[in-house]
Amino acid sequence: MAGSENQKFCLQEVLDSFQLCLSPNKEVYVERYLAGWRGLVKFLNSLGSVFGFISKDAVSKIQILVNFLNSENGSQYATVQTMVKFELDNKLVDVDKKGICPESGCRTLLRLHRALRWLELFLERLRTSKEDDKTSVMCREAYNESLAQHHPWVVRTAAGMAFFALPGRPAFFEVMNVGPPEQVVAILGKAVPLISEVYLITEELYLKHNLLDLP
Ligand SMILES: CCCCCCCCCCCCC/C=C/[C@@H](O)[C@H](COP(=O)(O)O)NC(=O)CCCCCCCCCCCCCCC
Repeated sequence: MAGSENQKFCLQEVLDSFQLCLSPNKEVYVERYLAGWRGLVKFLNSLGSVFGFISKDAVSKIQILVNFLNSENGSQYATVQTMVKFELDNKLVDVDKKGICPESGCRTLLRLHRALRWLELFLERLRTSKEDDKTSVMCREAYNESLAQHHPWVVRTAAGMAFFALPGRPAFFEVMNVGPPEQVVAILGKAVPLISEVYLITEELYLKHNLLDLP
């Protein structure tokens, strides 16, 4: 996996990772979840340095979770479900306000989880878009409906400016690297429900444990 951020992006690979990240009893494997995110970071990197501040943040969050996976408690981080149980049981989560555990697995994964909702909304717009629809508009709408609510003004402004640099729909489809537009749309038709399922399972788990507002 080392250095994979520099290889060519392929949407199918991301789809495969998110597909493999659900266990038969619908637990979410952290390693596969992160593999999906690595693939997305690869995509973002191929769009240019304007998006560097976004991919940098995603990479640092992926790295925090990789470090947990590689730690002596690594097996407790195998799935999102075991991670939540382990961190809560051992009081490793800042439940009220930032303090002792500012970089817990739970709060770190929550940031990626919120971004996954943005991705779901964005990809659904992309899937149903017409040839001359603007990716920047689709991206902004998806962002405003999801992640923006969790970001301060300065981050929202920087993100809003970056969206203007997004390539148009044809070039965007090209970078996805899965063939002609009909094929992209077909793959998106498989990817969106999958991403949505992973999102919902995590959302319900976090809701059940009152973790959705972790600082
Ligand atoms: C393709 C266009 C990409 C646009 C990406 C839209 C999301 C915009 C996110 C802007 C984040 C700005 C960076 C900073 C974020 C942090 O402040 C903030 C809070 O963290 P903290 O509580 O530790 O402080 N971090 C976050 O919310 C996590 C953001 C993670 C964003 C990952 C985005 C990856 C995008 C991948 C694009 C893939 C496109 C897919 C096409 C097939």
